[in-house]
Amino acid sequence: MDIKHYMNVVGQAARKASRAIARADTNQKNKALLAIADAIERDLERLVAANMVDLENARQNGLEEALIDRLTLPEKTVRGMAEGLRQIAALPDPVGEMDDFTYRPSGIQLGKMRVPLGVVGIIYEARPNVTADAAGLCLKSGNAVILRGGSEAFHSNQAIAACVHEGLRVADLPLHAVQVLETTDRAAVGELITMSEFVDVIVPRGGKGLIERISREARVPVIKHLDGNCHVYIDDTANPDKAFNIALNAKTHRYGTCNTMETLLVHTAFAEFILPRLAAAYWEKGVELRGCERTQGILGDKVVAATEADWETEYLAPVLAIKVVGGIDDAIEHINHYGSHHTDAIVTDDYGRARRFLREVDSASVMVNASTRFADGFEYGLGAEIGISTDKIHARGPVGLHGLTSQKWIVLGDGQIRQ
Ligand SMILES: NC(=O)C1=CN([C@@H]2O[C@H](COP(=O)(O)OP(=O)(O)OC[C@H]3O[C@@H](n4cnc5c(N)ncnc54)[C@H](OP(=O)(O)O)[C@@H]3O)[C@@H](O)[C@H]2O)C=CC1
Ligand SMILES: N[C@@H](CCC(=O)OP(=O)(O)O)C(=O)O
Repeated sequence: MDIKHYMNVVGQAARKASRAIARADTNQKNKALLAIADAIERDLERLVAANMVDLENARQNGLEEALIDRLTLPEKTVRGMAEGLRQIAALPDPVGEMDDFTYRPSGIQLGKMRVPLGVVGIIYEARPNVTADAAGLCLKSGNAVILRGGSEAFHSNQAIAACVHEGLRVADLPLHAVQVLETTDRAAVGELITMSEFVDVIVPRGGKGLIERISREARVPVIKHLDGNCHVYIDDTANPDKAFNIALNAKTHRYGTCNTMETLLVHTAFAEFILPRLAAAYWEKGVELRGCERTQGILGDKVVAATEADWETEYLAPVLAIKVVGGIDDAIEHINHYGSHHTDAIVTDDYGRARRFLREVDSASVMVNASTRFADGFEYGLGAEIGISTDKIHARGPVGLHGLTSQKWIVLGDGQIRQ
């Protein structure tokens, strides 16, 4: 395949489709979303079978457990995809929303109108449900999208793409509004991130290799959705049961996701009390603990000595780094230094410290007395998510319909001229 030519065709088609999808009315978009959801549920067996092919290949290629977990598309997740699409259909359409109206002294009426971004290019991990979620959110927000999922999920993604196209057809919308690339050649990524005439924004979801390439080559604006080195800080005023439940859930609910806690920070005055109970629960679940000297002193030799690299690592696996800190100042400093600006939580009953943590931790989601696992579009009521933005500009944290739009100024006059 001539990748440059192929991507040129894809880009042109996306640009053309973006105009049609931008002016589609809400009923038409919802009709497509509901038809995609129906097609996904009807084709459940076909989707699971396509996913089996990907899983078989992944196992033969020795893919890591966390990646296999993300790649797996069980019946429950397929139904979840359909449910997510129905939820997106039920959400208010942001396109065309007008607000901030005011009259200027000149007599013009000034306001803002919410509009789609245009063509969105998404490069994401081998997680097939993202294909449906991203397609649904882009569709509802009036954007055309070019989807480049992880190569290990190729068959699953193509099977989902067929359902998406069926829905677009039913609603009489252009099929090129959602294009799932039909190649796993990384040269296509190189084209996608440089074709600024066809693509308005790139959303990269991934790790270090992807970041490096994007930073080096992208000529299209980027909203980074990068790694999650997330923390929970247990303060000495924490309610013990809340601290235990949150720290356990944040690590063990799902190991491979970007909102999973990777480092636990514990106030020095609380460490001896809470760590033994927590460690027993982690070990029971097979989590390896790597700790600072103080942690080792409390928990013994079973804890591996943590190195500088551990504070920086996103394990995406049953491994947890633990550090005993002097208090909230040390905790905030550690998080802002080693974290990835994704999601961090404090467990405390001290109102003032909770407020300080919220203001001073520089992350997309900052939580008080809740698990980092909540940083998710569905959990935040967005229906689904494009991903979790670790960027500061335009959209931060789970990105839904509003994150896929911007606002333009609108001016209503009745003949005014500038004096
Ligand atoms: N913030 C967020 O919303 C999310 C963050 N992540 C983060 O992603 C990381 C793990 O995901 P993982 O699957 O390993 O991510 P990768 O970065 O390995 O892969 C993600 C996507 O990028 C592509 N890619 C990677 N490197 C390059 C390159 N040099 N050139 C072109 N394409 C490239 C992959 O393609 P190919 O298939 O060819 O490898 C894949 O489509 C974790 O750090 C996780 O936290 C993941 C999902 C969401
Ligand atoms: N949506 C996720 C979190 C974000 C996400 O997709 O990240 P990842 O699992 O790293 O691909 C969840 O908690 O289910």
